[in-house]
Amino acid sequence: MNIAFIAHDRKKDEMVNFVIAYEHVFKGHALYSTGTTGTRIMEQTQLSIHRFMSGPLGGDQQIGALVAQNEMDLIIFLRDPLMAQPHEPDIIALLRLCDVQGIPVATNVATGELLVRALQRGDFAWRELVHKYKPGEEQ
Ligand SMILES: O=C(CO)COP(=O)(O)O
Repeated sequence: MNIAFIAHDRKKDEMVNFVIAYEHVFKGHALYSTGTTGTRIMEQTQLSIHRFMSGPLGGDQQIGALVAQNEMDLIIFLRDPLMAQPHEPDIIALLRLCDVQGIPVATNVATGELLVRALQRGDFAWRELVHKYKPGEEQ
């Protein structure tokens, strides 16, 4: 599965702790992140993560581009609900695209844990079919 991690600054510690707790699950998947979030996670885990640009510089949009192509399977996006972000339009656009494509996205750790347990159980196996049979592509 293709999994993305994104966390705003005051949520980065929470994200790192969350990923450490489920590192054994995440290590079997292709991992992506915005710039600083990925750096923080890689500093404190053994995981290898493809890092896009930092959020305010376009990282959310880069992940959004993969969502638009239905290539992202699960997103953990720990937003800061108490602080305005300069790139708020990018954040809204990413969440909108998740709804367009029906991509599971957790915006807090409680939901994140539910999704990771579902991932462990194999509940997202149907996404392999999405990758295999892209509409408009020859089989
Ligand atoms: O701003 C972000 C998401 O909107 C996160 O970006 P960074 O991971 O680069 O801090």
